[in-house]
Amino acid sequence: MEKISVCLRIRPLNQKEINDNEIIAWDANDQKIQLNKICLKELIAQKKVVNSLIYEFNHCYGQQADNYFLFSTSVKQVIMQSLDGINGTVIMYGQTGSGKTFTMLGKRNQEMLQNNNSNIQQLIKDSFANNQYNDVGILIYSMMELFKQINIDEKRQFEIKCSYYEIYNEFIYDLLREENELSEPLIFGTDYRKEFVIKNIKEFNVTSIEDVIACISKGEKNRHYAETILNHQSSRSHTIFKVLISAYSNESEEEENFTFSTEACINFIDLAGSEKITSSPISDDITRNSNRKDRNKESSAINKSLFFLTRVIALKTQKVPPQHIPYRNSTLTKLLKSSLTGNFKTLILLSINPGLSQYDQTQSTLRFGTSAKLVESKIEQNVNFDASYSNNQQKLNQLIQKNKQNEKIIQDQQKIIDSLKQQIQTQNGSEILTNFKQSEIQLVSKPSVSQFNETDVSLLEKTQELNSQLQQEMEKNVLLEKNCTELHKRLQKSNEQILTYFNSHKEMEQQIKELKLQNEKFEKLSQNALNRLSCYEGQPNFKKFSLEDLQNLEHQIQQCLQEIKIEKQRRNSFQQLNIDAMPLFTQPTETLRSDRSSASQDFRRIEEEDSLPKSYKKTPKKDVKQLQPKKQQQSYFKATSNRLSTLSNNENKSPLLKKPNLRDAKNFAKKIQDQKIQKPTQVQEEYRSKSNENHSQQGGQQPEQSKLKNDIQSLADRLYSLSEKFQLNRDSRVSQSRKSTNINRTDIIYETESELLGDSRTTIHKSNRSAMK
Ligand SMILES: Nc1ncnc2c1ncn2[C@@H]1O[C@H](COP(=O)(O)OP(=O)(O)OP(=O)(O)O)[C@@H](O)[C@H]1O
Repeated sequence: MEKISVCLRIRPLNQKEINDNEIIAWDANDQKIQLNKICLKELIAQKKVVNSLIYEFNHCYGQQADNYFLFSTSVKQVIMQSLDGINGTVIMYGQTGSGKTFTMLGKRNQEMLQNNNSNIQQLIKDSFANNQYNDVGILIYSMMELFKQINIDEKRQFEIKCSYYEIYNEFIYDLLREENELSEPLIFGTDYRKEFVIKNIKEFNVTSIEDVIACISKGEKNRHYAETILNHQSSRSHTIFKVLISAYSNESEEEENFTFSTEACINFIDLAGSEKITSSPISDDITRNSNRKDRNKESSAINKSLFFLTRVIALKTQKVPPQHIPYRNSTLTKLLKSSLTGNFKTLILLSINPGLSQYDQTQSTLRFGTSAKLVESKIEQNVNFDASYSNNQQKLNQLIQKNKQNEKIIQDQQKIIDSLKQQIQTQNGSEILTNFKQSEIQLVSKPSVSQFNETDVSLLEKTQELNSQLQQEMEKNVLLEKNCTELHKRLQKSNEQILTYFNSHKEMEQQIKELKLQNEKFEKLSQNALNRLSCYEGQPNFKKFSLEDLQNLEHQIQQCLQEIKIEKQRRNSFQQLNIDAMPLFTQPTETLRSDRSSASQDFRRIEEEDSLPKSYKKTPKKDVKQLQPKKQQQSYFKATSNRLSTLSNNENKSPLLKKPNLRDAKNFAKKIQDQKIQKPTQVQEEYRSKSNENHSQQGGQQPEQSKLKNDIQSLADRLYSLSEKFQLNRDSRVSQSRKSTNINRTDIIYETESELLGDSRTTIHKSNRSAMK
């Protein structure tokens, strides 16, 4: 959407006004117009204004500005766009005598129009040469510029038509008609866009500025004539000079380009004076010389049209829907509808009388302009689709026809190629070459053109022409075949690529499948773990592992492992001792005898050092039965059981089930050892005395030696079985205690420990046993 441009022009005071001591009230500068200080004071005193009045427009032209400057800075852009199919309207608005016609047609318009086209160009040239840029008006400058542009545009052809008409007392009169038709007003119709159009209006083709001047001249003459016959005052009508510009793209330039045509119209509208007729001094003059009744009628018609124009503009600025805007209420608004509703680049030029006495009229013009500058219009290019469509259709048909012909030629050539291929298959290449050469020789040796009659000549020429065409087509075919093979290769390549992609896609699918399965497995595992965790969470003694707990556990396990290591070393060393001690029992009696005391001392020392395994007891079988009754052994087991049960009972207090550790076992063993220490000494002494007795009685060395050996052996066996029983008993107690408690994390730890310790323990037992044996 684009806003309407509103510019203002303030004319200088004329001689009459100067003589009447008229005061200049307004200062115009760039985009502003305001009351000057002297007049402001005056008007404040008259209570017409309170504050300084400033109005802003697109451009404000002062008294020094001339028509050409006004044209080049504001009007030109509206006109130039019409060449590209954009409509334009230039409206002169202002009170009578403010300079509307002066701006539109120029100072010398009368002179120019009466000149009968004889020397228009010269007149314009002179004006330029003498810097008299007011001599010609903006309408003339616009048309001159249009022709200038058209003449330099080589790509398009233009058609320009002009029409000139006026609205007087709400009737439209065609000013380009013959004098006898002038009294017949024109009527409105609507076009396909439902826009108002004037029916049967005369349009004249113009190709130069002279033609334009001729049109305006004719129109002005008719106006004066009508003034007489219709008794109407020319300045009391609105005049519209309409220019229709059609542009067609130059077809001969590029055959491939479709034709493109645009249509645009420019309306140059010079409105009747906007003042109230009774208040105007000029109108007083008019009324004095004319029929008052007619003048009142004129006045009311002007007032009506200008009132509705102002109303339409006001409603448009208030964004009232188009259907509620009263365009139909006056002829002027009907005509200006398209200029105001859209698709028209509209420029309103306000012409202002500078005199203070005309303050009210000027103020009214300025208000109109302020309101009008808010109106927006949608500007679009008018493309003549019909013309371009028909042209395009025609071209399309031609192309289709051409294409059909080409297809036929290709088919014919294809047939020739097929036949040639067949020939190649039936004959060999050299024969064809020979045939071809022969036909060539025949062609060369054919009678000259002069020997033929005219028909023959033309036939020969035609044949040659066809041959060359055929050659060209064959070349084209070869090229096409080449292209086809290339395309085929590319197709194959892309097929291969697709296959590779397909395979990799399959592989990826397989991988995804496997990953999915793995994922499912992990999900199941994690679900199980979660279920187990929830089970444990339900337990009353469940305690979540903290880092500290885990560190403690690790520490304890490490300790246990260390103890196992020590135990293992101890047992190994003890085993070594046993091995070392074995020869003592196998040596001859003399050595035994001599070494007995030292051996028993060694044995005792070992016992004292607590290096003797629990399973080992060096007591003669016979004497153990007498001196160490079963009862005594049972008491040891009982003590062990008690100890274990105490440990089991302590489980709830301790974070870990206290399995008898090495220290406990050590203490416990020491306790047993303490009790045992006296017994073997006693047994040994008794045994010694007894053996001495036997020895003295039997007097032989051999039976005493074997007896001793047997006794030691049986004693060792017995001791080992006892220690095994002790071990079994302890394990059963432990398992019982374990069963009696809930499975909790202590069990898990205990299991780990027992696994570690149990294995090594079994190994130690086994090695001990084998060593003993
Ligand atoms: N810019 C100007 N410089 C000098 N003289 C001017 C200028 N504008 C207008 N005039 C003079 O003022 C007088 C009135 O001008 P013009 O006829 O153009 O007024 P108008 O607004 O067209 O009046 P009407 O509505 O009656 O047609 C003319 O004599 C004209 O020469």
